[in-house]
Amino acid sequence: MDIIPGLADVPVAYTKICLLDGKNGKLIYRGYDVEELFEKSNYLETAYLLIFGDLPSKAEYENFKKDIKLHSRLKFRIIDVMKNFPEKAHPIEVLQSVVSCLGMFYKKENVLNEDYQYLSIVKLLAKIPLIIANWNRIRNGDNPLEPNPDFDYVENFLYMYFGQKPTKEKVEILEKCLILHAEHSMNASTFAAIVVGSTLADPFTVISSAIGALSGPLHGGANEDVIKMFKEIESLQNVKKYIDKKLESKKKIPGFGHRIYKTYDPRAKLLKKILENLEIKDEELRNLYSIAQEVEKYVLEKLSHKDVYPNVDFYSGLVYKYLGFDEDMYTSLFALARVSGWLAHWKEYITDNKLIRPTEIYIGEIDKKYNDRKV
Ligand SMILES: CC(=O)SCCNC(=O)CCNC(=O)[C@H](O)C(C)(C)COP(=O)(O)OP(=O)(O)OC[C@H]1O[C@@H](n2cnc3c(N)ncnc32)[C@H](O)[C@@H]1OP(=O)(O)O
Ligand SMILES: O=C([O-])CC(=O)C(=O)O
Repeated sequence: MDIIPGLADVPVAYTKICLLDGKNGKLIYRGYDVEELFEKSNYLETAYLLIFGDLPSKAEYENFKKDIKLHSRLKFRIIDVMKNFPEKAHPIEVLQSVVSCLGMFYKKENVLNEDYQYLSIVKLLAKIPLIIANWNRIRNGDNPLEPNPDFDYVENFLYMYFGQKPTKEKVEILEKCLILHAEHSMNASTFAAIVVGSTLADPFTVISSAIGALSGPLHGGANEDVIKMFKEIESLQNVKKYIDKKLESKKKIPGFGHRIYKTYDPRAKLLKKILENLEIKDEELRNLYSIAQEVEKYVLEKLSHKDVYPNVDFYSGLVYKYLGFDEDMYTSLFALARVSGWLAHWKEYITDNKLIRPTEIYIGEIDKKYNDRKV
C-alpha cells in the first residue's frame, strides 16, 4: 500500500453537482455549461441550481429570494462581536469567525432534517454578504447599513458595502464573477466542508471550516497574492526579470497552475473577457492590467509545456479592483460565491453519509522506553 500525495485523482464521492473537464477546460454546473450561466443567469439563481438540483421556476425563485430577504439581518450581538475585532484583522478571518459565531445563536437540530437544512442554507446565504459588507464599514469606522429590501441580492451587497446604490454595470459584473466562483467540484475547501459535514456537525461549523480552507495562498487566497505581484512588478519592463527570479528560486507564480485543468481555466477566460470589455479610466488599474497581460504571455512561454495556465485567481482581482474593492477583500468575495457550492456538496454528501476517516502509513519509531529518554 502506498499513499497518494494530495489525494490527487482519488475520487471521494459520487456527485450530480459539478463536472470538470480539465483536459478541455470545461466547467459544468448541474448539466449547464458555466459559460451559458455566465451569459444568462444571475448568482442567486445559480446558487439555487447548485443547491437544489435545477434552475428554479419563477415561483420557486421568488420564494427563495423572499426567504433570504427575511433573514438578511445580523443580530446586534454579532455586530458587537465584530466591533471588538482588531481593525487590521483580515476580512477572511473575520468572515470565518463570524460564520462560526452564527451557529451559537440558533437551536441545533438534526442536520438530516430537510427543513433545518433549508433554513440554514437561507440563513448562510442571507448573512454572509452582510458580514463582509458590515466588516468593511466597521473597520473603516462607519456604521453598518441596513439592507435595502427593494434591492436584489448582489445589488444589496454592493449597496451595503459601498454605501450607495451601485450602477447596473457593476451589479452585472459582480453577478458574473459570483457565478464563475460558485462551484468547482472536490477542491480543497469543498473537501474540508464534506469532511466536517461527514461528522454531522452543524452547517455553520461546516461553512466556517470551508472558509478557513479557502483562505490559503494555494487556494482562494491566491487572488490577493496575484494583485500584490502585479504591484511589486510595477512596470512592464520588470516582468521578465521578476518572473525569472521567482522561477529560478523555485517559487510558484500565483494565479497559475491547477490540479485539474491542464489547459486554460475557462473561468480565467471569462474574467479576462469582462476586463476586455471595460472602459478602464483609472491609471493604476490600466497599468496593472497591462502588467497582467505581459505576465500571462511570459509565464505561458515559460510554463505551458508543463500544462501550467492562468487559473480563476489570475484575473479576478483586477475585476474586483475595477468594482472598487480593497485587495484584502478578494478572498472574501470568493467565499461569498463559493458558499453555494459548499452548501450543495454538504447537502448532497450527508444525504448518503459516511464518516470521512482515511488512514495513514506509520513510518516512525516503535518500542521506545520512557526511561530511555534524553536527560
Ligand atoms: C481557486 C484555486 O484554488 S485555483 C489555484 C490557486 N493557487 C495558485 O494560484 C497558487 C499557485 N499555484 C500552485 O501552487 C499550484 O499550481 C497548485 C497548488 C494550484 C496546484 O498544485 P499541484 O496540482 O500540486 O501541481 P504541482 O505543484 O505539482 O505542479 C506541477 C508542475 O507545475 C509547476 N507549477 C504549477 N503551478 C505553478 C506555478 N503557479 N508557478 C510555477 N510553477 C508551477 C510545478 O512547479 C510542477 O513542476 P515540476 O513538475 O517541474 O516540479
Ligand atoms: O478546483 C480546485 O482545486 C481549485 C479551484 O479552482 C476552485 O476551487 O475554484
